Amino acid sequence: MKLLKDILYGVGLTAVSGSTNVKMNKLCFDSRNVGLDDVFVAVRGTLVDGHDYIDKAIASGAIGIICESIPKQLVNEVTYVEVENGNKALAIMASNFYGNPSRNLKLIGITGTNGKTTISSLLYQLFKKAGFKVGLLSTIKIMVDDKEYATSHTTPDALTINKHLSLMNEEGVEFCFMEVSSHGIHQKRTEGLVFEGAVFTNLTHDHLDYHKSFAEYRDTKKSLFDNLSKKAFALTNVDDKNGLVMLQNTKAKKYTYALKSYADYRANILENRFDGQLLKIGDDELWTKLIGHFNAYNVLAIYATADLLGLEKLEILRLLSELENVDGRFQYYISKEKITAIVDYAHTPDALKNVLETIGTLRTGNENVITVVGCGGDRDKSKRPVMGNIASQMSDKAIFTSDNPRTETPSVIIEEMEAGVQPQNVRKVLSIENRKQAIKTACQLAMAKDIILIAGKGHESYQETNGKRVDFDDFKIVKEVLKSLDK
Ligand SMILES: CC(=O)N[C@H]1[C@@H](OP(=O)(O)OP(=O)(O)OC[C@H]2O[C@@H](n3ccc(=O)[nH]c3=O)[C@H](O)[C@@H]2O)O[C@H](CO)[C@@H](O)[C@@H]1O[C@H](C)C(=O)N[C@@H](C)C(=O)N[C@H](CCC(=O)O)C(=O)O
Ligand SMILES: Nc1ncnc2c1ncn2[C@@H]1O[C@H](COP(=O)(O)OP(=O)(O)OP(=O)(O)O)[C@@H](O)[C@H]1O
Ligand SMILES: N[C@H](CCC[C@H](N)C(=O)O)C(=O)O
Ligand SMILES: [Mg+2]
Repeated sequence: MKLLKDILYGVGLTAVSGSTNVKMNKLCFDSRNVGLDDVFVAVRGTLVDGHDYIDKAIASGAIGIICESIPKQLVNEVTYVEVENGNKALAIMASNFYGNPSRNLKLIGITGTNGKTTISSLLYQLFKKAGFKVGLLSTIKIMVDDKEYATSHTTPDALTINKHLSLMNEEGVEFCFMEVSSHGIHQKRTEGLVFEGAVFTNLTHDHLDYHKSFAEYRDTKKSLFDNLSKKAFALTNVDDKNGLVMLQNTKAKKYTYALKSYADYRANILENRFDGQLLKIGDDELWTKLIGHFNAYNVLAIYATADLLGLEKLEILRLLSELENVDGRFQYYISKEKITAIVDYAHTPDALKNVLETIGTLRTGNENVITVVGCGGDRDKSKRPVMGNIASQMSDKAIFTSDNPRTETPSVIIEEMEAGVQPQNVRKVLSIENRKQAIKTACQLAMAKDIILIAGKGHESYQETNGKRVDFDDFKIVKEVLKSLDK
């Protein structure tokens, strides 16, 4: 059993009522999970205020309450600790509770609008192939070396992060690659973690429902770099116009990568094909199975990170050439009738544009491109017309459909996408609310050599409507439909 005072180290208390020298069981931030002798941290959320659940937590057995203002009515035998910020206190206490596990391995944070899952998952694979014990915290899954755990967030809450980092310590993991989302930073889920390095991919339109402005979104990402120690490295993409901004106030050692600008790590694309691309990195050539201009950036970021972590350059190149693409990222199937279906997690305007541009460069003749795409409910609405415009402008046919409507009305989301379509492209657009039906229609419309892009859901195995998730897998569905259409 731990004492409450043991996990308060570094928290910065503004007031205390009662003794902190009390035995505690576990740490909680949700009153619904509180049991006997637990410590409850009240967090001001986006929907409700955790302070309103203090009484409930005590009724369920809480021995300690961490809050931003101590309630007027106190309960005997309960210790109240006042802190400036509940989220920040939660993260530091979570780290203390699990023995500050990030200090016992090399933790690398990857941030940016797009490319985090690709880079972190491939670094995990590369370091595994190099013979290390490795950890991964990603949108798709959490890996504690070979053990897989499900995840609900790109960057989970502080308790989940530290719990898994501590499992990594037990397993002897040396390197952990983790995605750091802007929500994660803003809600201080990563506070108190010690990073060996941080990588910036790019910054484009997303989450402008949550962050007040693009500048706030940018500065949230930047704070990951601002908080690095001088022993850490900060690696940034200087072809992105916000790349150098990330380095402005960091104490860490600064490194850059780019395809177009002067940088510490540079690459050129020599050849681009459907089954991969040939890159020149420094003086060496590398054949990678990952295709598309954007993946050249991802591969270069992986190369630079592995180099900064001390792997030998030629070994990095050899291992990089063996890596397979990540699930749901440009994952393709070619039917007997020679129709190509590509499933890609492009759920932002920039990602959609990049994937369609890549498909454009791979076209050999006058084959048609049919895009099936939707936009998530309860997420940034301003992306919708922009994505509608990109899909209709850059495809021969675009089918607008649903992508996790959540609590919104699917037809309204689709109408918002339609609003972005330019008059000359209106005839190219079809709207079919049911995603399975939309995929079927795309397959029926496709002729030999045509390319179907199904964007937005990538690896996701569900469709979420009103809090309910039903099984749904773009890749499985399109493969089944195309097989059923084979003559
Ligand atoms: C908008 C958002 O990010 N919300 C996250 C946030 O919840 P919240 O602030 O809405 O919480 P709330 O419901 O207002 O509750 C406030 C507090 O009261 C507590 N409470 C609430 C009810 C109760 O009965 N008792 C109680 O104690 C809650 O546990 C919480 O501590 O804190 C929760 C706990 O950490 C998260 O699970 C939740 O993620 C929601 C489910 C979510 O969908 N988040 C997405 C947008 C997200 O974080 N995405 C990013 C990736 C984005 C990207 O880069 O692409 C991610 O890292 O996954
Ligand atoms: N470096 C990149 N630049 C621009 N677009 C990219 C890049 N890498 C991947 N993409 C596109 O973005 C999509 C999502 O990629 P990935 O899952 O790696 O991003 P992410 O940053 O993890 O996203 P999320 O915020 O959902 O966690 C891909 O399917 C691809 O279309
Ligand atoms: N991490 C992103 C994923 C979006 C994926 C898309 N399929 C959706 O549901 O909107 C988010 O939470 O905004
Ligand atoms: Mg991700």
